[in-house]
Amino acid sequence: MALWSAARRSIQNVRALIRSGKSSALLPFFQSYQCQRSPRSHSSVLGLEPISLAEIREARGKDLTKQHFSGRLLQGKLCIDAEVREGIIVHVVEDEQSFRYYLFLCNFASSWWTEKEARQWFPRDATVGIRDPVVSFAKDGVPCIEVLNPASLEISGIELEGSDEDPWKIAMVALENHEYIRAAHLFTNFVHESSEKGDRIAALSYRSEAWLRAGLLDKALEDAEMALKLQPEGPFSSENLLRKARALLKLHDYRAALECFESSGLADDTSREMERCRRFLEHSEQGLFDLDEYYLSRESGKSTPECGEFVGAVRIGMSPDGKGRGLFATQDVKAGDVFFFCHPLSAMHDSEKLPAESDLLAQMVRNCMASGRSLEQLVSLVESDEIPELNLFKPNTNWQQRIGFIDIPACARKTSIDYGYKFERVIGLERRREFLSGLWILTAFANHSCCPSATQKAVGSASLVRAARDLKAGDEVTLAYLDPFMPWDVRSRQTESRWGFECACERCHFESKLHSENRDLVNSGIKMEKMLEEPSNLDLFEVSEMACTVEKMISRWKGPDAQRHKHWMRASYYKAYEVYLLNREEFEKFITRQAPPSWEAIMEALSFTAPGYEGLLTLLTTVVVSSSLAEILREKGLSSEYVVI
Ligand SMILES: C[S@@+](CC[C@H](N)C(=O)[O-])C[C@H]1O[C@@H](n2cnc3c(N)ncnc32)[C@H](O)[C@@H]1O
Repeated sequence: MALWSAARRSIQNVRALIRSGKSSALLPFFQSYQCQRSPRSHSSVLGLEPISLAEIREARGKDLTKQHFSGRLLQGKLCIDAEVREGIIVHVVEDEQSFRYYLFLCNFASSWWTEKEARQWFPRDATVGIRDPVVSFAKDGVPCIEVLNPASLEISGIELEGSDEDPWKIAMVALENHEYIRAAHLFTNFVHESSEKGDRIAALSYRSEAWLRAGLLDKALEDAEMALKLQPEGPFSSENLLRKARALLKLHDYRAALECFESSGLADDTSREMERCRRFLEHSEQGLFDLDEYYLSRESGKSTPECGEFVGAVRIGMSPDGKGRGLFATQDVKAGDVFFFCHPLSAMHDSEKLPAESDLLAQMVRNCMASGRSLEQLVSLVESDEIPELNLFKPNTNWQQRIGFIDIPACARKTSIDYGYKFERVIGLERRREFLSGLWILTAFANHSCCPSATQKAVGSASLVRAARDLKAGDEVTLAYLDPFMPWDVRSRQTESRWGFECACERCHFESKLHSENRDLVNSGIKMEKMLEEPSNLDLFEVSEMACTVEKMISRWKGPDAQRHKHWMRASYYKAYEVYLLNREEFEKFITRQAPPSWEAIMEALSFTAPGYEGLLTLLTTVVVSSSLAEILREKGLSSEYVVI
């Protein structure tokens, strides 16, 4: 949410600047500027009724409040180089009647851009269409258009005026100078206007290259395909096949990408890319990814092997117990079997701290603009009543395009709280930390359980979801959203405050009932967590006494479910057991009640409750480090990283 509030504050700052009458600070933009213009029609905004600035001014009357012209299209031309002020990209647009207005681009995708990036993405001389304009007015009556959704601004071309230079040469120079968006739109003029087929093909080919370099994959693919349709063989066709292959590879259609690489006839120049493509295709078809190779490369400092996407024995369905949609096994699986691995819509690593949510949101928006499939996936997550087609997530598969125009930042914001994941890994004996957060859409369909059936692992930036237990076809695939080794009321307060739900898992059913009958237990749990949060208040003896209290209570339990209930309770009060066991020699002589069991019994309880949970592996390291096994590992020259795996 941080970026959003920052952006909002920035908008307010700009507004305050305008209201305070200091908008002259923005006035240098209004240099005299003459041009003849003929804004082109806007492909994806056809059907919207055009609106002129004169009409907007008239509609305003004396009303200074913000007005929303829904269903209307405002056209004009960007007539300055973009400036970035307090997180807002500021432009000036001139319309057909030579009226000028401010344009404030204040959305996630652009708010942290440098001026260079802003100029790259919103180049001077671009003709633009702004859908559903939201207009406010400066004190001096200058209209200010706010663009919160990057998809509501469409660039349709570049109008070059007063230049004697060859426009084709200008486009090629822009491409060479890394001004990809500008170059693409300059080539658009030739795509639309060339009467010669050869010239159109050349323009489409170079435009495809410009889109590809800008990371706009769908557009790059579309242009390469159009050029190939016009000319399947001959000049440009090899390069277009290569562009198509590169775009398809990034869009996770490995099979089609490999075919294009192979038929491009440029195998020698692209052998490494082809090799990567083959590897990903193998992952996507067989679901096999060598984790050893992944971890060993990390240890040896080699570059980490990447993985393709894979979707195996899993489907999205409706959960029967009111949790909404969830993931389900489509066949019997064994513990450790891979359900899927998927790439993030947005993810960031940091070795110091959790990455800023604002950066993640910006990345989400950009990726949705680059790939319609990513956008469809995001929307399928937001539309909580729908069960999306699994094909949308499967690599090498066709999917159905449904979405036209959508408020991408609003979708991104909506998902980031409910669906985002944060990983924190503690590595090695020196307990180095690594943070990774992001949004993995297929993973986000998995519901939470405090005794989960699956486990999620970050492999590079991919999310790898595996069965944590043997499962039957139809069983739900659940993950632990939070540390499952905490008392029930601490867990339930977290699910409530962070995601707004009351956990419906069987362990919570059992423990909530137990706690409602036993207020002392609730108070002990809360006290323990508080003490652990604030180490200066930590009374080791009091905490370890809690383990004795729990042990005494559960020792009376009998019956068929007694063992699993005991496991759950030991897992809930794990931290108390840990304090006791780490200080056993000191405490043993004072214990008057039931003494807690050994490490092995506690570890058994943890692996029964949340097998394969990432944090469990870290705990195991702690145990290993505090036991003689650490000595053995050290003698053999192995780090505890091997145990963490
Ligand atoms: C990451 S989403 C999971 C997919 C979600 N069920 C859907 O239909 O989009 C998290 C949301 O699912 C629901 N949920 C997940 N686990 C749950 C649980 N154990 N008990 C109750 N609701 C749960 C909550 O509404 C939560 O905010």
